[in-house]
Amino acid sequence: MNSRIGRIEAVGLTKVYGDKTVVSDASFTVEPGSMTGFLGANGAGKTTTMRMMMGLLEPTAGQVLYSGRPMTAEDRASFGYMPEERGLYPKQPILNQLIYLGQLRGLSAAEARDIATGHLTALGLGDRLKDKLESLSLGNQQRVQIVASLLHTPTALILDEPFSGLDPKAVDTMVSMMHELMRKGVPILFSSHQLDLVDRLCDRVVILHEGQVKATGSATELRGSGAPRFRYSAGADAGWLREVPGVRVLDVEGTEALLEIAPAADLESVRTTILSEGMQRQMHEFARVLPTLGDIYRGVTSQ
Ligand SMILES: Nc1ncnc2c1ncn2[C@@H]1O[C@H](COP(=O)(O)OP(=O)(O)OP(=O)(O)O)[C@@H](O)[C@H]1O
Repeated sequence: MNSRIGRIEAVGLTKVYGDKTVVSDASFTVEPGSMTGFLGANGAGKTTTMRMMMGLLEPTAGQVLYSGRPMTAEDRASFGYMPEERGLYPKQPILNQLIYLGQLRGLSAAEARDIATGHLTALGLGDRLKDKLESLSLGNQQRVQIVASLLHTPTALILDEPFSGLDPKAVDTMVSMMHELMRKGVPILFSSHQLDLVDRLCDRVVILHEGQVKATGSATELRGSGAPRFRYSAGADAGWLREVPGVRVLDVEGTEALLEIAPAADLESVRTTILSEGMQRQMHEFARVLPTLGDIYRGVTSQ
């Protein structure tokens, strides 16, 4: 792993505008070689947090650490960042501006040209190198933004909604580029509203709600948290489950049910009750189901 790669830590990040606190005491980590999904509704504070992490916005309180010490401008200079407001020049030919950006990040013009051409070609824009950015469709402009953030083999990636507007093929290419960087140990944080994509890609998640971190950790830890859920199916009506103390039936349809066992109840004794009662009601299945990321997201953001 590149020795300049490190763990990113947001510690108590807070941003106040006037009397409005838009990010409040947000703490989480982005681990080297992991992909962390940053989730939250519109206005939850994701962009504000990412801008503070990139040093573009002064936090009202809190700090950002890199490898355990305060993150510096020099650390950030080698990060790949895709801002929400994008920020390339509409009237410039795309390859030229990528070469220029690459040079700003310390590449020679020839290196920047090679890398940019390679990435643009991989993203299906090999025949558009001399076109002005504004002549491209929005999704293709987005592809050029991706190349801009990956030009200099970044030591970390902080991407604000990198997948928005991309077609499935471009999503796949972007994902494989991100995986390649992950394998090199690069920490990656990206925001998204696409829960299914975050569920598929991320080993870690941060959920922000009204400026506060409501859940953070590995996807496995989060799935294991909360009330345990079970699926029940039988040859006879499943409505009786509603009467079992400690059980909350989430959904029942004839002979099938989805239920939760209350955290305060004794899991083993409730399970034993259901199993023994179920045996007398032609039970086919009584199995634990892990919540999806969507279930977790809805759970923590509806509190
Ligand atoms: N300069 C500012 N002055 C006052 N309020 C601001 C400023 N910038 C952002 N905000 C407010 O901060 C809140 C968080 O905005 P932010 O853009 O960080 O949210 P977000 O989670 O990225 O949303 P989205 O998913 O819509 O991009 C919003 O209510 C926004 O209006």
